Amino acid sequence: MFKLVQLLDDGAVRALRDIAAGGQFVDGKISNPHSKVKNNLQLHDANAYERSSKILLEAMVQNPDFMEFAFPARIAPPLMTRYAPGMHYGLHPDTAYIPLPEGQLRTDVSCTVFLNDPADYDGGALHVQLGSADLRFKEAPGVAIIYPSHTLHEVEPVTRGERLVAITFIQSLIPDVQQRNLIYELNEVAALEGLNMAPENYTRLQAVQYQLLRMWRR
Ligand SMILES: O=C(O)CCC(=O)C(=O)O
Ligand SMILES: [Fe+2]
Repeated sequence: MFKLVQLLDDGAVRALRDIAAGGQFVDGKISNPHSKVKNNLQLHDANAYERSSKILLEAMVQNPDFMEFAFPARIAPPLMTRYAPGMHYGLHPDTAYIPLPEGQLRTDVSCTVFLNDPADYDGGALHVQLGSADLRFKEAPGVAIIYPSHTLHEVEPVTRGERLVAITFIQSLIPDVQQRNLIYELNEVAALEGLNMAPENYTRLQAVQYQLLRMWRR
């Protein structure tokens, strides 16, 4: 359901912070004009957006943890956002489809990549509701949290310093979260234990893995 991934090395984090420092940020309502809950800033600078989203996208497609957990069919270009003191993003589910030049992307999986040090700001955790449980993520620079887009989540108000993250949305080859997680778990166990199993049992396990993919992969 939820996965933390070490996505970026220090060099990539530095490069993204430099791009953010030199880029123009505008009111995040530019992409959600009717939102009553969004109160942040987002990068609005074509060149900076292109350079930063390329660094982030490359890191995502080269990261086995990310790929094996999210099964991306498409990844929206990641966007850097910033929260100054007083800013927050109130409780919401992510919209089901977002427009992209190549056509609409269905949001199955959402992702936040933390870019600055959690010690540099107070507040600003990503809070995700899971039934009556509450999960809070405020991670080290370069770490990404991947979570289902339908969950209700918010960015808690920043009360000191600045929160700098990149966000993106993923259309998954396995849209259903339960099916996606079952295949992920099965693949993990097969990868970790397959060579310890009797070969004929591993063959049977592979048959199940392949058939579930045929049934559930879109
Ligand atoms: O900044 C975050 O961690 C999440 C932002 C968010 O929920 C969104 O952009 O939809
Ligand atoms: Fe969101």
